[in-house]
Amino acid sequence: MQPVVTVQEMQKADKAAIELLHIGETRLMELAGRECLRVIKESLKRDSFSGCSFLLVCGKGNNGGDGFVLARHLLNLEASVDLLFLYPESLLQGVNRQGLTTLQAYGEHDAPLRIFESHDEALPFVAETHYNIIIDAITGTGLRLNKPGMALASPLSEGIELINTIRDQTGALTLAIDVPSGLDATTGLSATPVVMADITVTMAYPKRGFYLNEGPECCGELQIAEISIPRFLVEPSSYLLVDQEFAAKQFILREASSAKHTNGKVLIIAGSQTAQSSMLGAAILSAKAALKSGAGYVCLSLPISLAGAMHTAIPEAVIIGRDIATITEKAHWADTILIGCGLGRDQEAIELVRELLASSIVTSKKVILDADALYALPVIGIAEALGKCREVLLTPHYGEFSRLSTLPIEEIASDPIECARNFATLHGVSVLLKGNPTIIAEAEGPVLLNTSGTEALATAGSGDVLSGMIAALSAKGASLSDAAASAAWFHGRAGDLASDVASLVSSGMVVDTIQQAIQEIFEVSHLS
Ligand SMILES: NC(=O)C1=CN([C@@H]2O[C@H](COP(=O)(O)OP(=O)(O)OC[C@H]3O[C@@H](n4cnc5c(N)ncnc54)[C@H](O)[C@@H]3O)[C@@H](O)[C@H]2O)[C@@H](O)CC1
Ligand SMILES: [K+]
Repeated sequence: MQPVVTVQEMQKADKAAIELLHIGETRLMELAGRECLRVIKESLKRDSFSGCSFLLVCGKGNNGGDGFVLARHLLNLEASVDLLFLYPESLLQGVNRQGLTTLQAYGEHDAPLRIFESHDEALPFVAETHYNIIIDAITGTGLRLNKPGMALASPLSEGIELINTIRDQTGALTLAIDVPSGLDATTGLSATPVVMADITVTMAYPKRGFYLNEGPECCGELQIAEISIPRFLVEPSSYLLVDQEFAAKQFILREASSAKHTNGKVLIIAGSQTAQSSMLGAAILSAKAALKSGAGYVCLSLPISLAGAMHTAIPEAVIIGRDIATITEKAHWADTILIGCGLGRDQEAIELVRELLASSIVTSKKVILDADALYALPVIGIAEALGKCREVLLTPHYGEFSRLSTLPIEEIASDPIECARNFATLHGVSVLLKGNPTIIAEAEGPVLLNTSGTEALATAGSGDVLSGMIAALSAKGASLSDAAASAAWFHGRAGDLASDVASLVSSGMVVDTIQQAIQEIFEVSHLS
């Protein structure tokens, strides 16, 4: 899994690469520029840029220094380059000073290069030039914002606005070096204005802020530049990105000599019926998802009057009723117990959750609490309800998490990573906080971020499918949090496979593509 870093962690790694590994700042910057060139070549599908024009807007820090290096490489490949340096030259130091001096020397050799020393000087020339790509090298990890939407002063604001205006007016591809200028790379909060990039070529490791707040919208497509900063310099990682390889490792294959009871036994306590309504669908979706994810045996506790309908929907599932003695007997047998999908919120449902979590037979197993079981927790008292659990995972969306944590939804949305981590640490539980990204946090250790999937998953029953998948993978042997991260990845992928049009996807369609999403791991050679 790829590490995701804060600005502080990245700066520490940069410093260590320079001071401890003696890699040298000039070399790092050279690699940064070369990697941007690689991405540009791939984007334009050409190795030479004769006839192409580029506009680079550079700041006074090392991000601008990366821009100077890139400008040189573009010139070497016969591009025409306009470079706007937003500050007085006297502010440049060290490698950045050298970078500009080299470019100025190119200018003396009739290279197709125009260097502008202010926004006003550049404007008339820029207005009459067609650019293939605009390059944003104004600010990178050095930008600090004191508050969301903080107004940037001139010349930063002028440079950023110029880039956005040309992009809007001409549709020119905008490539941000390392971080879109105006974005805080740790928090994902943006300044006013902020660059809206089509591609962000980020150095060494993706930054935490790319996944939070305005980060995803500003970055566009993310490309990682390999600049020779070894992984051990950012370890232990605070955050890791879930990928297909990790997801695949949590999918444990059946042994040739295995039997149904050795291949993951899932007990699902879900679904409800009152005089006014029925919540059978949630139970059907979670049970189907568990079976499609390879569980050997699925047993469902339901109001027994719903058994007939359930048998028709899922012949493979065993159905038991709602009395606590029958449930605890089955709990003995289960590897993982999932409680909550469509369970209802009346007093009876809350009492059932209380009784289940008071049973040492239940709490000695892997327990997943979803939907209405999460609703019951604050009523019971979170510490009392969870205190006996050996291994428990909570799978809230922001609304459910707000109720559990008593944090406002806006606060959760602005930093779901820290909110989930703090809650997991405080209560000694694992949390899968649904969103984009989905966050998986344990009491200790790195927080996992899952970015697979799209708005295809924003549909009723999606959470029921995910919890059924987690139940299956954990019952087959993965830890609850690893199963959660893996299931989240496969769930996202199943959503992608369900339709080319995300807006048309329903949860039943996602259930039907789970097997395809998992099957893909056997088609990728490095995973097998
Ligand atoms: N340190 C290294 O060894 C490497 C750094 N690299 C590049 O260097 C960048 C980081 O360079 P720097 O640390 O010089 O910073 P930046 O180049 O990101 O520059 C930030 C500039 O904005 C100013 N600034 C910060 N907050 C501001 C605010 N609120 N309002 C107005 N101005 C503000 C700072 O004074 C600084 O001049 C990375 O993003 C990356 O592009 C790469 O070349 C790879 C190696
Ligand atoms: K930038």
